Amino acid sequence: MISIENLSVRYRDEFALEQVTAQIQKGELLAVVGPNGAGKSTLLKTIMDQIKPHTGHIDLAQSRLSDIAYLPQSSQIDKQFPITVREFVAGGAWRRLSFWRAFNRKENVRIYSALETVGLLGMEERQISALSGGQFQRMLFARMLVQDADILLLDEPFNAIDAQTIEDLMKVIERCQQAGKTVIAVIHDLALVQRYFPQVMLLATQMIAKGDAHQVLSTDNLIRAGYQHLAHLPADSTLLSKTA
Ligand SMILES: Nc1ncnc2c1ncn2[C@@H]1O[C@H](COP(=O)(O)OP(=O)(O)OP(=O)(O)O)[C@@H](O)[C@H]1O
Repeated sequence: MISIENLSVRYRDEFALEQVTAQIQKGELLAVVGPNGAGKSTLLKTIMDQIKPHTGHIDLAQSRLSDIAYLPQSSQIDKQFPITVREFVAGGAWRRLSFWRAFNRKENVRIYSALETVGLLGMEERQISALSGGQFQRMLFARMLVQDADILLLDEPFNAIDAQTIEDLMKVIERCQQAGKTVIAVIHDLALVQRYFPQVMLLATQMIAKGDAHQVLSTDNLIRAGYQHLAHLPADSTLLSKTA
């Protein structure tokens, strides 16, 4: 379980998160949603201990930081770096390796199996700069699979990605959850959240709501979170698909 207690995070004098409290159960498939600047990425970075809280804390229970895999926004990765798909995906194994324990057969099997799962088998010797947006995202997922962590943090994994890739990668996420992993994903597209995510955390610097998707994503909650364009709609969450 991840226990977030009264968490506040600030950059200089501006709060990005304010007094957020939430419990995330082991094995949860959770979408983190909220308008621009709501503190979603900050929450993931704080869970990963990249950012220190101003007040409050996050308790990972039995898990350690090494049990967390983080899939950053793809815009944060240098796509021109001269490295092949196989080399990039192999990077997911680094925690298990050392100078003395180099790659063995088992790690190679893991890499090729991950490439197969995301549909990139046959592309392993390609430079990452030659991949399409969808292929690049598949490669990020393959590296995350190789890491084989218990907690997966995904920051906008489906931004500017085609529908087929989203569907394929959602299957990968669902399989991870069925294997007992905890999945926490920042997602902008509320229709996508409604379709795939049973649990939702709605943030607007403060916690607006967390729980079952259909309850959290009520028009009322969304307006409270600052989705102003919903203000003229009746309180009917089926209208959500129009917000994407
Ligand atoms: N490194 C930083 N220095 C200063 N302010 C920051 C920094 N990172 C984020 N912020 C600010 O903190 C607030 C929350 O940012 P964050 O990136 O966590 O929001 P978000 O919900 O992920 O936004 P988006 O949906 O636009 O990606 C924003 O006002 C942002 O401008």
